[in-house]
Amino acid sequence: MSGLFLSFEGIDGAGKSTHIEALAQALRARGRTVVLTREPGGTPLAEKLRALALNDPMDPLTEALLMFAARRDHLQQVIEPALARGDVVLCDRFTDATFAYQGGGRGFDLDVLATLERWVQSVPATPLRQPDVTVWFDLPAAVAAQRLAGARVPDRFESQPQAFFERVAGGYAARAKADPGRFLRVAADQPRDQVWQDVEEGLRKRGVL
Ligand SMILES: Nc1ncnc2c1ncn2[C@@H]1O[C@H](COP(=O)(O)OP(=O)(O)OP(=O)(O)O)[C@@H](O)[C@H]1O
Ligand SMILES: Cc1cn([C@H]2C[C@H](O)[C@@H](COP(=O)(O)O)O2)c(=O)[nH]c1=O
Repeated sequence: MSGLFLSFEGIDGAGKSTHIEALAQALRARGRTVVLTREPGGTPLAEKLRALALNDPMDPLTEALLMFAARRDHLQQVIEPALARGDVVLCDRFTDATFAYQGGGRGFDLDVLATLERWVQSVPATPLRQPDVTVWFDLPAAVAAQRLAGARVPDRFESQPQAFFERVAGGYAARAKADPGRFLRVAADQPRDQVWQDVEEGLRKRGVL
């Protein structure tokens, strides 16, 4: 079986975590070996970089570089070996998050991000590793804010104002528009069961389930 790389995207509180585990179970029931992972993170080094990026004050270039440094280690140590074995990789966020948060949210230069993307995602198997499918949980920032209100101690991103998340959502919309074949948009402002049905149906149409 050939490897499959799925990423999950959306603003904080969009509902990714709620559905990733169910999808992992559905894939395992079909005989696939599943690697569940996340960004930033997924390796001991990348988890250290995650803790810095989510908690320590820094300028936008430092933040973008940390995201890509963590991604490079994650690709080398976890994602590429898993895909080479024929596993399914379910990754909670990948590079679209960098374009949405650092590009859309912080206003960082998209051309610089595109250059870093090419450098970091060039691996022996392919000149530009991208997910095969990106499930994008599209949720209005105001709804996400209500869902997360008081839920946990907010990190550097979660404590941003609603306007920041509106720009992040715009960043995701731009990425989806640029690569519509890869993106599976799911309207996340629906009851959980309906969101799950839409995820299942979309992935069935793409031959993943
Ligand atoms: N369809 C839904 N309707 C109402 N609440 C939901 C729905 N889906 C998830 N939630 C709730 O919203 C909150 C955020 O969901 P979840 O943790 O899955 O989001 P997330 O995208 O993984 O967020 P983050 O990126 O910040 O970790 C949780 O309390 C969850 O129970
Ligand atoms: C990969 C990536 C992530 N972020 C931000 C987005 C979230 O606020 C946090 C991760 O937290 P989560 O609860 O695991 O979703 O990091 C980012 O700004 N840029 C990125 O490339």
